[in-house]
Amino acid sequence: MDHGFDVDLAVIGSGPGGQKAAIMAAKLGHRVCVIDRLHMVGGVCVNTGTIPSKTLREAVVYLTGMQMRDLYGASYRVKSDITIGDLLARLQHVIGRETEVVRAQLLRNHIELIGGMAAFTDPHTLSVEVDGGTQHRTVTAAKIVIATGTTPARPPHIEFDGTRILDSDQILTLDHVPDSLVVVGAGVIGVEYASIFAALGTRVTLVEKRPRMLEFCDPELIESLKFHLRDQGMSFRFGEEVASVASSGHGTITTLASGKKIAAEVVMYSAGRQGATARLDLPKAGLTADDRGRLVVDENYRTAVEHVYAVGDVIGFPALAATSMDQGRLAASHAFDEPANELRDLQPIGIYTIPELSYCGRTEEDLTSEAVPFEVGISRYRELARGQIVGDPYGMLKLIVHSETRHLLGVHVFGTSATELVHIGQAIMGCGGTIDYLVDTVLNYPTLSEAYKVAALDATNKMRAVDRLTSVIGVD
Ligand SMILES: Cc1cc2nc3c(=O)[nH]c(=O)nc-3n(C[C@H](O)[C@H](O)[C@H](O)COP(=O)(O)OP(=O)(O)OC[C@H]3O[C@@H](n4cnc5c(N)ncnc54)[C@H](O)[C@@H]3O)c2cc1C
Ligand SMILES: NC(=O)c1ccc[n+]([C@@H]2O[C@H](COP(=O)([O-])OP(=O)(O)OC[C@H]3O[C@@H](n4cnc5c(N)ncnc54)[C@H](O)[C@@H]3O)[C@@H](O)[C@H]2O)c1
Repeated sequence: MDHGFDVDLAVIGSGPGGQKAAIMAAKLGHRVCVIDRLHMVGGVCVNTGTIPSKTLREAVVYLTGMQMRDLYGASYRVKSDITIGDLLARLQHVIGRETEVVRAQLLRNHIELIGGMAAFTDPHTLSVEVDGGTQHRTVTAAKIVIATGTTPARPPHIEFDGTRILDSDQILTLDHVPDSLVVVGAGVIGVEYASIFAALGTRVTLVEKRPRMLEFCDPELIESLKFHLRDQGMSFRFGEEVASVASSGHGTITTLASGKKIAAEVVMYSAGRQGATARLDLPKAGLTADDRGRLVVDENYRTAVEHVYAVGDVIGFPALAATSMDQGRLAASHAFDEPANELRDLQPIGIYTIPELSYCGRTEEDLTSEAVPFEVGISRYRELARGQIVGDPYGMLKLIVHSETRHLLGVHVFGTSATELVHIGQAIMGCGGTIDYLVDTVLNYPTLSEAYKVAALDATNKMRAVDRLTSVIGVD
């Protein structure tokens, strides 16, 4: 590498994308630094996003005892009066441990962690406002990876006060569990937090301007989710936009464009996120961001400036921790001429609502619009021995199978362990497998994985019935 620079690679941001870019470059023998504020080591992922929300969910599922109510009755609780302290204790423990893991991984790969916020002063030079803001440090780098992630989008006409009107980062600073909550925006963040608070007994109203929530998911699974959320007292306002939110010490009033008013103790905005590029002084590097703060990259995660890469949420869709990690690894591989394969198209989506859902591959709607003939096989957890044992009578797994080639085209799971189970279907699809693999394979019993076998047999039975009648009736 060019030894005229302080480091071979400077990474801005220590979230999943930045970490893996840095480690890949270090493994290739390069001098690397990662720049982030020290209280944000691990990124949005560890500190305000994925890990806190998933830990909160786990704490709520455990403490409410809700997953055991099918077995022990509707009044079953592990703890009757759940306080924010009960929830935060677990949150702080997990965040602390995860931060240590990230720091240790950077250290053992000899990556320097510089605490502060970076901005470009020229295309190869970063000025770091060292934590606290009194000192600046300059770092020159041959290559730079921007992995600065996102911050919650805040509509300018809404007065966020951090106690009554919050964004989805601030929800983690609540000092008590609210009696009532309006969630604005039914994207993944909104629906996950709405379901967590509903499980805690908060009366939640979910407002979404689109006619449906989570439109990219299988509608049957979303119907099941909505049924459960309604059962926990949640109200939905779809096709409605928020016009204003007013608050006082007594509570909030959310006024919708349709004229309806909703009273609630707290309002949480989860109406999208904005690329964190405003503080980077991008023009000094010869770069510009779009109107949502995001950067455009090519297939190798390279920006318009040849030695500057961008990965993770700052480049937009799919904006997931798992994809961000691989993007980081691939960007560093490209930057240092290490051969690497592109990511496969088959990526799973996991939505950690209570209950959770997950899918991989095609949906019935997609295939119908493309006139691809398919059959569906369904397994319901209530008919699986493991479903009874874990007390999940509502879970289901749906397989979508090509009716002619018998290839598995999609897998959709709702209920306990959906986000884990989906990977079996992903592996079969990734290897170009057919439904016959599942029919001919013995799976452990009693397990939830058995759902694959049951759903495969269901699809096979339906396809056989069609074949038989087709030949009897003489249909082409
Ligand atoms: C509430 C919530 C729940 C989520 N749940 C999931 C989930 O269940 N599964 C999933 O896959 N994904 C989930 N995500 C998305 C996931 O967190 C992101 O995809 C992932 O964190 C993006 O990683 P990243 O590398 O882009 O960096 P980020 O994790 O976004 O971190 C970026 C870092 O860059 C730093 N930074 C910004 N500007 C500068 C600067 N100028 N100088 C130095 N440092 C800077 C920030 O301080 C931050 O630490 C969730 C997100 C949120 C908000
Ligand atoms: N489990 C996971 O994988 C997971 C979990 C959380 C977040 N994430 C990631 O974080 C990203 C951001 O999530 P998000 O939910 O904030 O954003 P989003 O953009 O997906 O959803 C925002 C929603 O708010 C709605 N909305 C916007 N303005 C509104 C208004 N004024 N009134 C009513 N509705 C309004 C939009 O129509 C949209 O449906 C996602 O793209 C996702 O990749 C992933």
